[in-house]
Amino acid sequence: MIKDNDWYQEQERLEQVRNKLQARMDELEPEVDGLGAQASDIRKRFWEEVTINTATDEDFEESFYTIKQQSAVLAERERSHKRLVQQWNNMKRLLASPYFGRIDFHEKGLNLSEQVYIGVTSFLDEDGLNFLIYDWRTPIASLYYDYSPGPASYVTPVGKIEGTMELKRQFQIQNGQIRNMFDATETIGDELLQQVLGKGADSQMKSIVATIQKEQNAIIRDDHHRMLIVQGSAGSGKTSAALQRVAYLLYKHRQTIRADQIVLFSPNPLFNSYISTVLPELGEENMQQTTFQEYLDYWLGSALSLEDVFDQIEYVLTARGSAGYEARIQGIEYKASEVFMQSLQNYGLWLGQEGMQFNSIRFRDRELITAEQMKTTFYGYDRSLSVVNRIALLQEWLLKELASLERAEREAPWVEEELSYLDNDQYAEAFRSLHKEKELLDLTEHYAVVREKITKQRRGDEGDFDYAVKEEQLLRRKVVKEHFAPLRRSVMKFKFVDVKRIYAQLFADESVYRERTNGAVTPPLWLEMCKQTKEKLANNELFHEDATPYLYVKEMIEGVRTNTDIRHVFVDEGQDYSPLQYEYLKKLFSRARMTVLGDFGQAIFLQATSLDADDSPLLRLFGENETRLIRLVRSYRSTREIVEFTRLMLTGGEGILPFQRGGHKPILVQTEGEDQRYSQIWADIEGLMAEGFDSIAVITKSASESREAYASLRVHGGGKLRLITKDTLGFHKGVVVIPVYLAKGVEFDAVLIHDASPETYAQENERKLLYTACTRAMHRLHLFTTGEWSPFVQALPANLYELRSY
Ligand SMILES: Nc1ncnc2c1ncn2[C@@H]1O[C@H](COP(=O)(O)OP(=O)(O)OP(=O)(O)O)[C@@H](O)[C@H]1O
Repeated sequence: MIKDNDWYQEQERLEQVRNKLQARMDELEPEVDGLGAQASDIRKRFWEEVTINTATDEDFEESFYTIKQQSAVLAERERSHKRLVQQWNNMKRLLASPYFGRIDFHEKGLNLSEQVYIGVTSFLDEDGLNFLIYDWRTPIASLYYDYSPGPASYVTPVGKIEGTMELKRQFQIQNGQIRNMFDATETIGDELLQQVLGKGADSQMKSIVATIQKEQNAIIRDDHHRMLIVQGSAGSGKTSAALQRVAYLLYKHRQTIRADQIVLFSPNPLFNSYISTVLPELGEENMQQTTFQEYLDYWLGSALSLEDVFDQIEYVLTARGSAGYEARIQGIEYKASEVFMQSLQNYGLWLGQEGMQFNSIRFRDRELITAEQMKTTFYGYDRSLSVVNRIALLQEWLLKELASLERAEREAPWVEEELSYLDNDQYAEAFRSLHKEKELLDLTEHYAVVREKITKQRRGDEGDFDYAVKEEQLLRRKVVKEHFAPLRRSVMKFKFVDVKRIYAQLFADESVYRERTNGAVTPPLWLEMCKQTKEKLANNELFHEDATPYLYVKEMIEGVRTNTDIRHVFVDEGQDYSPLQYEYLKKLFSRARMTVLGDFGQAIFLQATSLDADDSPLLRLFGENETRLIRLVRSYRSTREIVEFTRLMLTGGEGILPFQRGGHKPILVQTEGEDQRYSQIWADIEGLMAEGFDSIAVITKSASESREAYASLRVHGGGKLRLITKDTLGFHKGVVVIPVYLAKGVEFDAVLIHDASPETYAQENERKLLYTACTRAMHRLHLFTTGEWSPFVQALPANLYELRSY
């Protein structure tokens, strides 16, 4: 129990700090304005201050230096201005709620204890030495997250500091007033966390700096491993930890890492918008956000039409029973497997010996360089060279060949014809550029130009003995060069490699496939699978499951693209990526560290990778010594009742621990027929809204089920309903209908499962879909059926839910 006197003292200190903040802001304001004005003034008058004089080399040099100097002054002013604005903004953010924690730490060997107040950014007293507020990312602040009162230590760049924590206090401060204050005894944050978690869902994620848990702090501050893997149950704070980790890295390495050197791969564009405010809330710029799909589209999308991951999962979920379904499913699984990845690598070796496919270079309906010539040249190079190196040599050879073919082409009859088609303007242009070219080369020509100017008479080229001949030669050169330019460009872009055929020929009958891949095993429906793949390719289309392997093969031949600027890669929902995709990311971001966060319990795509199984390819990606695995088992999102209900849907889910926040048991609603279902869903939605819940989701298995539910619910009164599709870019509060795979990573106050019957969730891969859908709920969970319950629901003990029938 906190004493009145403590309240009084804390409020008093709070006021002092706020006054100092305000005073500093007032002090800074004119400086901020002044520097801003100066910078914009310099920008406006930039060209007034410099005179460009090119009369002599010296003049030119001088002008050049003036410009350089002037822009250096401008850049410095702009930098100072930016720094000040940031300081000012930081203080403004602190003003309403300067800190959220306090620890009193008695360092061993010293005879006094320090009061450490922790907030979203540091604030120093005027002397510049005394921290009135410590940034939550400072080494000393880690005490707050890692310890309860008692012996404690923290690590600084100069070593470990030991001592005793004498007090740990948490605050809720709003508009400059302490609303709540707790002294923690054991685990930190329970009371504060209770309050935070009890609130409603938001359309945007919030930062969790005030209540980071110890195991999350380990993720945030890990700075030693090349690969950090986090396997955490639904709602255990993986995404939150990832975002605070970004903020931590930006703070700790502020001299060396910029926000745009960090990239986060997220499950879908909706999720991007959901998390986009967390870092700005913490005073940091957002990292880059993308999806793997965007990468694929960027590198392959111009040549082929790619199926996206959502269309793929929609097919998996809705096309069962249709022709070719089983083969396609086997294909999806196989193409995401490590066996296939290995077979691609072996295929690369085979290609080094035989089987390369090239596109001949054609020009005006002629084959200038045939595919056969390329093949012979390619396999004529030293075979100990890698495929990539030999392709580079071939590219060089092709460019040389093109240059000599281009020379020969100048005499071709079509060139002559083309010359006669040149209109006057083109001729005049050619004439001008011809003279320009000559001017540079030819002193006499230079003289002629000057004379032409002085006498104001166009010079007579007639007097020039071979000028007409030269002119024609130059024009021919120009015309042919223009026609050859696209050929050169396409060679530079490796268009001479027929990647499509190279990829397609892998899908031959089993014995051929084995021969080309050093004996890789094939799935039972291999031939059907090959047929499907090749049919797609013939239409210049790619199944989603082929996109990464295709890109992999392409880069195996043309060389790997790398992005060395990126220093940290974050992969959220990491269970949904295949080993090949990880291999690809590792190569692409060759200098980056990786943080992968995911939950195998939510692996709803077929190309899933376990994050923490002993044989997980992820654990091997960077090797044991460079890898750390952290498991999170406590679920913070949902009430205890919801976690107890959902965890038993998973095999082995008993290990998931609920945070002690009580609520209602999930409700199972069984209705007579469809009409009854929709009126009941709508009645429940209205009831929930009346209780004050304003973020409610009706979750379906697929997009087609979403469309159906949306249409029916609108008939039953749901005018304010929104249908979320893969093209929806942002979230708003309200009632939405959404397929589960788009609800990944996000949360709602209340979730209504549209159809929890065995028709929808019965297969093993549907177990995780139902689990993922139900775990989106923070406070309330209702499930509906018009008949039986899904076996995953039936298997749950009856005391975990409430049953209603209509
Ligand atoms: N330490 C914490 N303090 C306050 N809230 C927390 C904390 N950890 C997690 N939460 C809250 O729990 C919810 C779930 O967190 P988050 O989305 O990060 O979990 P997740 O593991 O990524 O979930 P999922 O895998 O289900 O998408 C969020 O509302 C988040 O704010």
